[in-house]
Amino acid sequence: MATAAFALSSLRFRPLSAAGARPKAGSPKRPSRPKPNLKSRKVSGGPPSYRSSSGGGGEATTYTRLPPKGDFSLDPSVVPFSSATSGEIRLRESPVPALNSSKEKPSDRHRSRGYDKKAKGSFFVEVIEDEDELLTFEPDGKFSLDPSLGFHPRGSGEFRVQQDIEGSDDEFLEFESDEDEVIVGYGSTHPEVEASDLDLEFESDGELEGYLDGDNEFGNGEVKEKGVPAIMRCFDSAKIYVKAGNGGNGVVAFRREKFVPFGGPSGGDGGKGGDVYVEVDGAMNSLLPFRKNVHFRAGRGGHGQGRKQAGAKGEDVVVKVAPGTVIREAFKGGMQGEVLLELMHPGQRALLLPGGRGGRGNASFKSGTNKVPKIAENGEEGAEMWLDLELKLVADVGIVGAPNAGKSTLLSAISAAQPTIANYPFTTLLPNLGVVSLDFDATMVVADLPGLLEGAHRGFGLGHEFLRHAERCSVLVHVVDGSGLQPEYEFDAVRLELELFSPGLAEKPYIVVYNKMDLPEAYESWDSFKEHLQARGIQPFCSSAINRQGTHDIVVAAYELLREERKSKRESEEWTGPLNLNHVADTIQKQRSSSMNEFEIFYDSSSNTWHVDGAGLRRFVQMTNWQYSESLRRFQHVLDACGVNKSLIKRGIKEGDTVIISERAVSNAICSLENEDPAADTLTEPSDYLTDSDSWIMLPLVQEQEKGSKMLVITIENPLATAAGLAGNILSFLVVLAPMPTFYKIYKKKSTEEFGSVPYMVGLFSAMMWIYYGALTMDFLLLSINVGASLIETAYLILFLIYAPAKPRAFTLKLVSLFNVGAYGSVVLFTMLFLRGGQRTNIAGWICASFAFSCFVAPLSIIKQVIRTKSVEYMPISLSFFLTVSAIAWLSYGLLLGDLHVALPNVVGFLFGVAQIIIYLVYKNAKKDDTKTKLGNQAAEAMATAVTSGSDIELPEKLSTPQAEV
Ligand SMILES: Nc1nc2c(ncn2[C@@H]2O[C@H](COP(=O)(O)OP(=O)(O)OP(=O)(O)O)[C@@H](O)[C@H]2O)c(=O)[nH]1
Ligand SMILES: [Mg+2]
Repeated sequence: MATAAFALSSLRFRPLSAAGARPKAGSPKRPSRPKPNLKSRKVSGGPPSYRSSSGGGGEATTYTRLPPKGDFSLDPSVVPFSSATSGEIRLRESPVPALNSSKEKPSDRHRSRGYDKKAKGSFFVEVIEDEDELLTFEPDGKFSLDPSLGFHPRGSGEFRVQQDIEGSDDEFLEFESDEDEVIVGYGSTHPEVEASDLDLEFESDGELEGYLDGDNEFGNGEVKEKGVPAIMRCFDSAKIYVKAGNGGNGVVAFRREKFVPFGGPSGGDGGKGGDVYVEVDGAMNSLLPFRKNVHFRAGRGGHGQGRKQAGAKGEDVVVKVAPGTVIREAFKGGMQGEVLLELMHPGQRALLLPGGRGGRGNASFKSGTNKVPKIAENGEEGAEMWLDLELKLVADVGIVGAPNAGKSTLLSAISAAQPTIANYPFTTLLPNLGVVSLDFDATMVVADLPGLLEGAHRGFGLGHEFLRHAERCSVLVHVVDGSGLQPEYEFDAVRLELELFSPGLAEKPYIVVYNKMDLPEAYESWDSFKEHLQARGIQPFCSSAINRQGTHDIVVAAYELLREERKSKRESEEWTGPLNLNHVADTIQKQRSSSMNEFEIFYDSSSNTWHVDGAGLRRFVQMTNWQYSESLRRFQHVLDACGVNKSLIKRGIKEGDTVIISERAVSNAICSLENEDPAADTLTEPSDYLTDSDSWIMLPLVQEQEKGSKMLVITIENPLATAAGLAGNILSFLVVLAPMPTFYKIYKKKSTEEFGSVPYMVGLFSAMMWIYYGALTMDFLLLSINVGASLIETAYLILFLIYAPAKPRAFTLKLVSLFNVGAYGSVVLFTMLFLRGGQRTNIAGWICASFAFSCFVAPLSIIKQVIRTKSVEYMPISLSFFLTVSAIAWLSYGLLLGDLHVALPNVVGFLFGVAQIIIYLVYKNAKKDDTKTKLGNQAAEAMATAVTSGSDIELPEKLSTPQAEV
């Protein structure tokens, strides 16, 4: 060792551009990395000592970034340290004597490792990592050489490491640290790269050529963690995927039992998906287990079953992490995700992702209007996430310092910990923890952190890997190697690194320990060191850790600082409220319960596509099971109810445009706006709705109602119904015109005589009601006849009002305002305000129907009259006939369209009409009753209000058939 060849990294590596200043991001125009001509051979000699003893102090191994021991070995006698020359603060050089010349003959060992004299430089270390990255020294990497270190190249101070390729018979090692990591190295089986394995050739231009990790931090200041073996990266950081379980699907089932043939819907709900928890496991001290186990998926909920059996809840998954783990959302778009959780204490448990809700089975969809629902929901999808885990040690006191300062030795002296101690830098790769007890109740956890190098804040040395651990410590113990060349400078350099990494780190309370006092050189410079620090107000401690001298004072001082720190922390923490560990799950739940009314609409004019997106809608689409035909109707209804249709129409959607509801469900919720519904009623198979790629076509958005499948243009779809409706129109219109002669008479006589106005008032009311219903159902044929009828009835009423005497006129006005204005207005208002969609149509329909019923029942008095008088003299048989025929027309129209509101009252109308005709035929030839019981107006009027589906008419007695006889 003492004769070790020239040390590579005693040359201060830093970008040329930053020469003379602190290393800064340079302008690393890195040439393309040449592929080193490596002939990889596996050595049967077995793996080297590469251990992952987390907590117990890892062992050094061969890897590129870290300068070998020789880095720090310069013989002060040969290379007088002169920081003044360099103007830089440097980390110390170890007292181990080093050779300063490239002329140094390689030792036998060198040769046995393939040192090739002819090829003047041989240095090979490469780490092949997970990402298959080959880390080599870049041939053209230029690095400055600090002249202060005794290198005096002939040229500009640049140098080049020549790589030996062909001539190399080097012993070649390949060993695997883990499953997917291969570390390949040339040289010693000792984990450490011997300085002697390196040789440098200085060329006239003074450039050092070498293969160095091309993307490394020297060049561009960019920090990359790839130069570090995976075990070190995985020790305290991990990336994992978590997914909560999907909810189970609901099911459609009906109860069929021996004595219960139609037992109703009995499909059970799906079970809830499993949750994802994160729990702190006190027994864990690293994140290494996540190396092999990256995916965590909770179980999905069981599907619902018949007999209303709900599915089982999915199995939860618990991700166990070490105390001190910080959980963030994974990097997204180059941005570090926000911190979700900081889990410090063993036993802490957080619900991270809640499982998806189970889909409802058809039993849950049963309602008053739908007693046999054939619809069930899918289970809700569980949330998923990529997470970055980072472990920050939870130690009270962190021991920091340059490599080889004696930090591990100090920890072993003050605690029962047994970290690896050796006389080379970076012995400690993974932090070691030890518990120091001053007293029974006065204990503290002390962490021995890996050595810090200049540039550590940019990732040099072990840099980032461990500086962040120091962040968690309340107090720092800064160990300075007293045997170093310039302990003060070493001290300053480390302080500066801490500060550069994070100002908060430098503000932490710390004590300075001047170590290795047993060595004469340390002893000698103690006084100057002490004075130097005292001048700055720092009181350093001195110790000989190896002899356990002076360590007690250090412990006491550190504990004192810790106590103060804890006290102030407790005070400041009092202000912070209790932590809600489940806030991530809460946020997700909140998103889930977001209303479907909140959505955004984007229009893509190039493809005439409307995108409707909102959290609530997305969830709804995802949970809709398109297999069931009723889902379509429900979907329609929801779009209508939450205002999507309205907004789209308002934004100017056109026929033929495509609407995509919820991006995520593009494949199953594409609707295209069609003005004509291609008979949704006839589409019952899901395949009818779904075209290629499961996309939907034909969702008629303009329709509002459930019975919306009938559109204005229904005629095209159902010719028979249209024919019936047209016949009904004509017949009803004739019937409405029937009172014409009466009014002609009134007009002639300028007197209403004994006629009453009630039939016309009732007729108008009825027509208006049907207009309302026709408008709701977009039934053109209903609208046409009733608009016509109401106009004529109004005309009748106006005539009546003109010629009626004062009393009947006032009575008529009263009636009109009571019924046609008051009652009608309230029906319309009520249904508009309190009812929606299908319900509104339904109620309006039944009001119309029941009104029509009562009108049909009215002519009973005429029948009674005929039977009583055994005379058909006053029976308006032609009117009865027309009424019957038009009832038949409207009955068939209603049946053909499946509109019971229209059909049912006409059944009654038809039956009474037939009854009247039969009675007429029976009594036609009976003897005339001479008593001539005059049919009162009431009877005739009642008769006249018989309402066909669309129109009602009335006819005063004398205008009908018997007229001739009068
Ligand atoms: N003489 C003397 N040697 C010491 C003392 N403390 C540590 N050493 C030696 O210094 C060398 C480095 O000690 P470590 O404890 O491994 O140093 P470290 O700071 O942990 O080094 P890294 O982990 O590599 O950063 C070992 O050979 C120790 O025996 C001391 O008080 N006196
Ligand atoms: Mg150590």
